[in-house]
Amino acid sequence: MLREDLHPRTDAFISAGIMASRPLTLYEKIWADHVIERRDDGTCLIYIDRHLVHEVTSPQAFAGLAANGRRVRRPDLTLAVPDHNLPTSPRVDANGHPLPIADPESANQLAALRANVAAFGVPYIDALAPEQGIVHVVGPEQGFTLPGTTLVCGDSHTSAHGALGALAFGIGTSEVEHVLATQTLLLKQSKTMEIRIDGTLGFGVSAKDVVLAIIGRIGAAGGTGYVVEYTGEVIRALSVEGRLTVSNMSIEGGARAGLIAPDEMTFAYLKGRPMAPAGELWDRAVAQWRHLPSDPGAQYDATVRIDGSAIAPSLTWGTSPEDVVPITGVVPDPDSFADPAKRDSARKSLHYMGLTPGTAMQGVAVGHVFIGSCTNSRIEDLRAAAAVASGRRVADGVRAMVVPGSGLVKRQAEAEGLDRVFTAAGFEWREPGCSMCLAMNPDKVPPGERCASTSNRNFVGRQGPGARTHLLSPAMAAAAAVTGRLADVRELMG
Ligand SMILES: CC(C)[C@H](C(=O)O)[C@@H](O)C(=O)O
Ligand code: SF4
Repeated sequence: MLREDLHPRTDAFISAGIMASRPLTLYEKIWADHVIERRDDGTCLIYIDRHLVHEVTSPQAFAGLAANGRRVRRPDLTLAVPDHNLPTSPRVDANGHPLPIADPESANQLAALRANVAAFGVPYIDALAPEQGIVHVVGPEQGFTLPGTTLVCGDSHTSAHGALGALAFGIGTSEVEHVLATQTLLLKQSKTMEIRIDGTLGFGVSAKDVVLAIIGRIGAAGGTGYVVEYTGEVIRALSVEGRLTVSNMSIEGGARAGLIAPDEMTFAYLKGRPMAPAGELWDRAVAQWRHLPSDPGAQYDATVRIDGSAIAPSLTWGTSPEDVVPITGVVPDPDSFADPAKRDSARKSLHYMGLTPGTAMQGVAVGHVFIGSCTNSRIEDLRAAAAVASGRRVADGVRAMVVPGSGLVKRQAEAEGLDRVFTAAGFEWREPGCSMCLAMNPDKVPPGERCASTSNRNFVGRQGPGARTHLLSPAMAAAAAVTGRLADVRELMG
């Protein structure tokens, strides 16, 4: 299913790279390859290679097309899948008949997506298809996401796909309509930031801890105006799945997109995926992708360096993803922040979170554990959580759920026996979807209750009105489930 228009233009950036008067970054190469027209004010018309669509941000966009009598310009470059509103309870009854969706608003959104893809001829992965899953898990898994492409979705965590070397970012509903109609977007070029993480990760430290450490360091607005490129030994050593976790949360650090240069690991991950190029086209694609990494000496507008060896298993204490402490840390004193606005927001956060300054993070009791979301619901995440859950029991009074990111992840996990590890330990094993990452489906954290969550946002009300969220890694979430408290996974496993 290689898109024929992709490769001729990919040749263009190779010549741009060779003929450029200066070394180029990965971002500059992809950008240069996709500019159709540049206006005097610097605004560019950019070609979009890939468009992912889900039920939340697409209904108005399709309605706009219908109202103007327009069609989808390139259905073959578009892929739709429901994820946010889908319940994660069983989807068919004992006879295999689809079960109705109780919430009328969710049922409407899902029905609208089905009707729209049918009316506009857009490729669609149905709720009952084995490949259904969270849009940001499905894209890479299907090989829809490819290095050197521009990829958009009406969803902020589209940044995830940057892990494969795609320039991927979230867009609003009006832009969704624009891309559906024209396969282009109007954009200004971003500044570039290199986030370099060297060293080696310690025992019990995962990609999630890396990205939490990054956001803790640069702040939730630190990447505003930038496209980030993650580099360094730690990033190179991460699996593609770990890289997806890091790029996923770029937007939580304010960045438009978060790229990682494709390498042999990327190519091995993509080879043989259903929508990736095959045969001779595969060889040509890889030959071109090898030109994508930033040239030696390429200049970034900003550089941040982090010592990966110093990163501990980490988690959030507040209501912004920048509120990060190591698990060995304590709840900070709002007065310790120099910025008056941060002091104020920290006070409000602690009130909402029901925490007092100076309390050790380790030992804070949790009632809920959520292992899932587009940040941490791939097979390696489930393996890491299962390694902790194995032979242990979910603590009394804790509700713990595992929600695979896609049907394929679910099946793979079941083939490896992970589902049995989880259910034997007392975890719920659910159907794929966004689930408890955000309260748009029946999976919610009740008001005032505390949840250890592998998702990416700890905003007020994110997991349900009044819900208190601590973001952490899958291994740390499993450690919280079996101890009933925020716990240092290194002590449990060491
Ligand atoms: C519903 C959707 C538009 C939203 C997003 O843009 O990210 C959601 O996926 C989220 O994670 O908050
Ligand atoms: S899993 Fe969460 S962050 Fe990811 S797309 Fe769904 S709601 Fe957004």
